[in-house]
Amino acid sequence: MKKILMIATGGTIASKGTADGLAPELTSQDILHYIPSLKDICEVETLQLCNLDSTNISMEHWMMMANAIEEKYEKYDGFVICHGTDTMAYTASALSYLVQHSPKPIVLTGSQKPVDMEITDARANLLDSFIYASSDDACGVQIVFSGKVILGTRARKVRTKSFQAFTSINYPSLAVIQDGRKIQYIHQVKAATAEFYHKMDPKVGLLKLIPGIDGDYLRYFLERNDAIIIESFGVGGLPMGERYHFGEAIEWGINQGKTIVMTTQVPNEGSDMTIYQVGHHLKQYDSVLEAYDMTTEAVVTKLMWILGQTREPAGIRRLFYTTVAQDILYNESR
Ligand SMILES: NC(=O)C[C@H](N)C(=O)O
Repeated sequence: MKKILMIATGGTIASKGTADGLAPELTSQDILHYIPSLKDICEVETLQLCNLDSTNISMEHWMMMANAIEEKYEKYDGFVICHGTDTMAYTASALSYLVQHSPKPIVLTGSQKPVDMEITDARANLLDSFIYASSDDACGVQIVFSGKVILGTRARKVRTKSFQAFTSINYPSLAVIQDGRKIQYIHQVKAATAEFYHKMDPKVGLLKLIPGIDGDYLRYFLERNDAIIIESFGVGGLPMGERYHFGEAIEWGINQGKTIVMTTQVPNEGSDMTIYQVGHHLKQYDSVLEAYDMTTEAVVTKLMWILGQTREPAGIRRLFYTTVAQDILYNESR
């Protein structure tokens, strides 16, 4: 029987009703009481890392999760992390960069309703997660939620309330779990050993464009960060012309050694800055990168990881366009 470590961090799955609304109060052991049939699937030990609504999760918690996995890596066959859904896609992406090529599965799950409610998705999500984490061909970081197994770098929360909360962006689901049976669509190649990283840079910002916005916003963001991601419109571009003065802000940022990444606020199919004049002119700058088919969650956490490793523009560019955990498959070199 496989030995799995359940790492509890909070979220709705661990929440109880309080006078001020739902708050995580149940421990990992409390949660396990609700799934007695787990004993037929695998052997489970637990680690309570924190008990937070995932709105309160930040880089320090990603480091804690990665460090806990590294410390316990030899002792267990896989890991199931219980986490709030709100920032789960960020955590799944962050762990995909902090723990690369893991031959053992790292599964994130949670729920839209607390585990102690009569009608809840928590128990099914937990059982599915342990089934997946115990399967022989599972490896790397993924979210298991509402019967779908979604690669960590491709996950996005798309529903605030209903059970089908997550989707896979620009990449198929790895597997589905139906009535306790796993159907694997994509077989990942297992590496021999995991590679752990211990440094990230939190000074990464995200600017979402709205019609009429001007370059002062970009300048303000650039002054306060080492890297800025601009979520532009459609396949990508920046408002052009005197009154917007985005060009000045971009050149100021580049001269200050900042990294700028263009992406899109459209969820599917990604960016391609070469298509329109509003984007094409940005291709002249080596320090302006493009997210292509990556999720914004993956871009944010990949930049944090990259800037923890290097400050050298050519190195940043090379790492950004290097595919990690299938995060970017469409780019200019292909
Ligand atoms: N469904 C959930 O888990 C939402 C909760 N606010 C959290 O992210 O912790």
